[in-house]
Amino acid sequence: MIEARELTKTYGEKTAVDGLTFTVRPGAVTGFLGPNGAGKSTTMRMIVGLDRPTSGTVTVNGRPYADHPAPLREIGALLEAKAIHPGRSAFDHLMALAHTHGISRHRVEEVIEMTGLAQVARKRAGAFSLGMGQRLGIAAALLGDPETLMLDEPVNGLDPDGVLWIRNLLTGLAAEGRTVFLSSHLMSEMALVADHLIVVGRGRILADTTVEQLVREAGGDTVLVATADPVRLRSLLAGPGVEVTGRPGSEQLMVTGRTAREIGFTAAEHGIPLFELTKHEVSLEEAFMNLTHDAVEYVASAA
Ligand SMILES: Nc1ncnc2c1ncn2[C@@H]1O[C@H](COP(=O)(O)OP(=O)(O)OP(=O)(O)O)[C@@H](O)[C@H]1O
Repeated sequence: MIEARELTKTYGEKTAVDGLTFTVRPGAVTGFLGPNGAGKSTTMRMIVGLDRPTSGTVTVNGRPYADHPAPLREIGALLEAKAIHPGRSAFDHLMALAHTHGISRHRVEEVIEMTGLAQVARKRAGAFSLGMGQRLGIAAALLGDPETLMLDEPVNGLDPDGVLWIRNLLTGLAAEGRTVFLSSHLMSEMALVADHLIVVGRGRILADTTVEQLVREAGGDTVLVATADPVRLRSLLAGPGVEVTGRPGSEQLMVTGRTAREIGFTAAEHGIPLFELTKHEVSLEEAFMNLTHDAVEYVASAA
């Protein structure tokens, strides 16, 4: 569990993180989304004590990171690509980390197996591909068998196999009851793995919600109807929670609060011909762009 309360970080004039309050709960994958420069990495660094908050607090499993006697057993983090001695093997790197935390060789072998590194564990880490390097970073994060796992942009630069592997690993860890928190600026990737989303822009929370809710709020449950009798269909569909819009004289109606199926049945029951009945899909990327539009730091201007 990660709990941030009014978490704030300023660098001189720049407010990178601006009063964030959120809770990342166990048993789920929580996505941390936002455009470039939104403050995701800064927030993650404060969670693991690499940066000190200007004000506010953040705790991991109930205590500030630095107050845990064995932090690696509480939270495993993959932040920017780890500095690994290029001449050292993956096995030696993990063993060195394990030694400093009283973790057994058996656990090192276990995480090597879990992350699919068994074939290359004795090779020089300097010769690792980006994907192998990511796997090694994740192996290090898992070493202490932590209850909470935090990954900054874990799928960056990975091939489809690697992306699928991370997705399955993370959903599996959440299903075991662990807290999984991961950042990305890719909404579509996040939608496949995250149960819950925290969206930030310019250091502030823009949404703390589920994927379904985000899409619904962006207009994802609208149905477009074209009919020979819009006036009658409109009055038949009316009811609590239903909104029907359409220009006067137009055959087209936009309906929220009724499914395409319900609209089709209602029209058929009353003998009203329909020319079109389409669920209006709002892509997650679109929902994300709508939400973060005003919070994008650097907007490309037309040349
Ligand atoms: N050490 C620093 N000194 C000054 N400004 C910083 C520092 N670290 C971050 N910032 C600024 O704080 C803001 C938030 O940066 P941060 O890296 O946390 O964003 P992010 O959401 O992780 O972005 P990205 O998706 O690009 O990684 C940015 O405007 C950045 O330039």
